[in-house]
Amino acid sequence: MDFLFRAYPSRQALAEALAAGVAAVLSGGIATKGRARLAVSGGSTPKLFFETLAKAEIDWADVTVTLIDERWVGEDSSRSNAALVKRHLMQGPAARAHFLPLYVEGLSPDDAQPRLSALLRTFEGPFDAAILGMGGDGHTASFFPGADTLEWATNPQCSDPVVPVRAEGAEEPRVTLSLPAFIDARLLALHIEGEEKKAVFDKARADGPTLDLPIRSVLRAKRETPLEVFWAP
Ligand SMILES: O=C1O[C@H](COP(=O)(O)O)[C@@H](O)[C@H](O)[C@H]1O
Repeated sequence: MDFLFRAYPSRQALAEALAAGVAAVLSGGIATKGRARLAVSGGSTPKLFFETLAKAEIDWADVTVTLIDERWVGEDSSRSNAALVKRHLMQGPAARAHFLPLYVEGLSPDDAQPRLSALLRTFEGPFDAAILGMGGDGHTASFFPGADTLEWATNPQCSDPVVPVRAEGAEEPRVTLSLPAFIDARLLALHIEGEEKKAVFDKARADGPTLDLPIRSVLRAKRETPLEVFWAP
């Protein structure tokens, strides 16, 4: 896949550019279809981007937000990606957006997977925007190196939008959107910060087994428009 590498002088500048791009795509989706859908990552990187996007003056009531992946913990946990989104994105104007969580209290990821996949299948068409992150081990979404379901989740033909995941590198069981569930997003962005992640990204661009650095499954997938990589030191 082609990609565009957008480098910014600061994390603030990156957050503003990424938020402006996502807001424009969501507005376009609302204007043409009457609604827009956004999938976001969790972890430590997106807070500033979320806080910037939350201020965008768009028709948030017509937007549904969901997660690229979720750690199997309740929202009272500091590890919950849903809690992060609610605290940093669904505030101010963006509080009117709908949120589709990927965690089901009382069920295991394996037991919740058919229900979550069925919910995601009710989404017609691709996401308007999907924002990926990446860990220092080359994981994106919850495509961890060595994960028990890595081949399932990264298979371009995978028909399950949601896949359960267990991996040594992940602190807890998880669920993740599969590669085909987000790869056709109108705007597909990878948001990474710091020299260490840039070095991992550069390594992932080189030859090597896809599953050793699972971000390669995204870089090697077919798309009509390039992946947009947003990076700041
Ligand atoms: O565990 C996760 O990690 C990745 C990267 O997170 P970061 O803390 O290095 O920014 C994230 O994209 C993913 O959504 C999250 O569940």
